[in-house]
Amino acid sequence: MRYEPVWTGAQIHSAEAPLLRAGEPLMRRAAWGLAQHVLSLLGGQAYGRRVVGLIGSGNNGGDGLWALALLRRRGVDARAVLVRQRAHPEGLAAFRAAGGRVVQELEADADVVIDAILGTGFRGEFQAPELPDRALVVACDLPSGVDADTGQVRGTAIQADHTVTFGGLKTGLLVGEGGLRSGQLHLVDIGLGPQLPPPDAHCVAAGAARETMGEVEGDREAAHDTSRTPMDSADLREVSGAPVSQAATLHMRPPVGPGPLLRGPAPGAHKYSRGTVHVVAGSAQYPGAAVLSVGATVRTGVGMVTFQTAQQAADRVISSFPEAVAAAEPSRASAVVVGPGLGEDPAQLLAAQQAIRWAVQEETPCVVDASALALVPQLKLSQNILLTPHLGEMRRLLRSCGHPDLLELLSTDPLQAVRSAAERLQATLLLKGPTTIIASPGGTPILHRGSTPGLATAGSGDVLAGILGAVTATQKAPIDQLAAAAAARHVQAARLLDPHGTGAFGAAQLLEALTV
Ligand SMILES: NC(=O)C1=CN([C@@H]2O[C@H](COP(=O)(O)OP(=O)(O)OC[C@H]3O[C@@H](n4cnc5c(N)ncnc54)[C@H](O)[C@@H]3O)[C@@H](O)[C@H]2O)[C@@H](O)CC1
Ligand SMILES: Nc1ncnc2c1ncn2[C@@H]1O[C@H](COP(=O)(O)OP(=O)(O)O)[C@@H](O)[C@H]1O
Ligand SMILES: [K+]
Repeated sequence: MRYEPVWTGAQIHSAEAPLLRAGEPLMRRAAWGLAQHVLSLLGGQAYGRRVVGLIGSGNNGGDGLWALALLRRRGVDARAVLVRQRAHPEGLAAFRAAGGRVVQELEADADVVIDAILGTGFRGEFQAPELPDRALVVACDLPSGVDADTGQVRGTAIQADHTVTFGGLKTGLLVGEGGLRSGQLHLVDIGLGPQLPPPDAHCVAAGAARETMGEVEGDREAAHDTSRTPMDSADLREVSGAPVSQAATLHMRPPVGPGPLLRGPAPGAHKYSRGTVHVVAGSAQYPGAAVLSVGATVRTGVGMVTFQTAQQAADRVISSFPEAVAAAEPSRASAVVVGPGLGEDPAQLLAAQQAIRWAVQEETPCVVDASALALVPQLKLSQNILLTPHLGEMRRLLRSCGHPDLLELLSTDPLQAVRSAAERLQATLLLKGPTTIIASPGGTPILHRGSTPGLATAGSGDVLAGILGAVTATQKAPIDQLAAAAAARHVQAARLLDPHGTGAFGAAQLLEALTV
């Protein structure tokens, strides 16, 4: 599993400043990267294809204009709609000199629309224009109307199919509404390297624990493989008049250290050395939750699973997973999972409470999910306690734990809200949703954008809880990284099951996909 660093727009902006003062041609590097990606989205058939840029008044518009100038040189029918009175003067001159046409309106027959209205300089509110249905929408740096620091959309924002972003991934491309607006992400390294501060967050870059699916496409290979490169530095020199060498155009950053890889059992393993997970799940009302969370733990792979459930659910667990063992307490557990499907069953809630206390005392990883989250205000927590709310549960948790001041932040800046909540609760948090946000007290948060909305189905959180239990019981790494690896495993199962994203599956099928 690979992590990509993520910065706020403000951090990227500050990193650019000294390089710009030193005369580094950052904008032209950005434009070159954008033009490259547009060309590859056109499938190499550039000649005569229509690419229209929506151009704003700032440097984002400047990037768009330089990119259009480069595309024009490649035979693209490049047009620009200047949506403000002002446009970046040098960019506009380069675009005109390359033979680009300024038009008044966005035509319906564009093949690609480049959204270069607003980037990291977006302030206040924005109303996004309507875009033609058939065009592929490529956002320059970030979709206009998305706040680069937080992902917040004030007003409306452009819905991009792809975003080509410069210098580093921005938080706003991954969290909140920005995470839903940005489409497929492409990162162009413009050489900010040493200027960049410690990141705001890390993002799980490869989609899965087994490295099968890419989430963020970097430009590293393209830079080393010039045969794949449809443009070269001569293009850039031609439109900019400045000698910018290929090497200078794409600076490579060393990859961020790897996250944990999920290791299989050691050759000399025995069932106790592999790890035991104790699951407190299910009730008469929700027997299926016990089956799903126990099943996910078994299928992810552990030495033994013990479980506590309501009498009415126990037979179902055993008939589906005969290897699981009923037990009245965690005793030898190397991880504990509490909460799925407990409902309001008082005996189960009491068992959950005792199991959490045991885990705090024994410093054992403990996943606290669903109805068990209501127990949190009465408990002393620790970093090895992993709280896994969805958004509604997160709101309730903040209220019940006396942090209603974080509720508004949760909607405007979810990453900051989760980070603060982890700090205040002194526990690790995993907020579920389209982008999973994981934060430990004092740590750098980890983001995982699953792009698998089919997971929004009853019981899929129970499956995640079981995976989390098995991963924390069997692997050695900080708990936030293990939580990210488990979330990636969950998403990977969904992708294997549903490669076309139809959403036509239920939580029980995820269990089958876990062993593939
Ligand atoms: N600093 C640089 O030289 C570099 C910047 N880059 C690009 O520049 C962008 C940032 O450029 P800027 O700082 O000029 O900012 P933007 O181009 O994102 O936007 C600023 C302009 O939009 C206007 N504006 C802001 N909010 C608005 C709103 N709500 N409604 C209407 N107009 C609004 C501002 O008045 C200003 O004219 C980045 O996103 C990136 O695309 C890249 O070229 C790399 C180098
Ligand atoms: N739109 C979405 N895109 C991707 N993943 C999602 C989306 N909505 C929910 N998920 C994931 O689906 C799971 C749902 O968990 P949860 O809400 O606890 O369901 P349940 O309680 O029914 O089991 C979580 O892992 C969450 O991250
Ligand atoms: K933009």
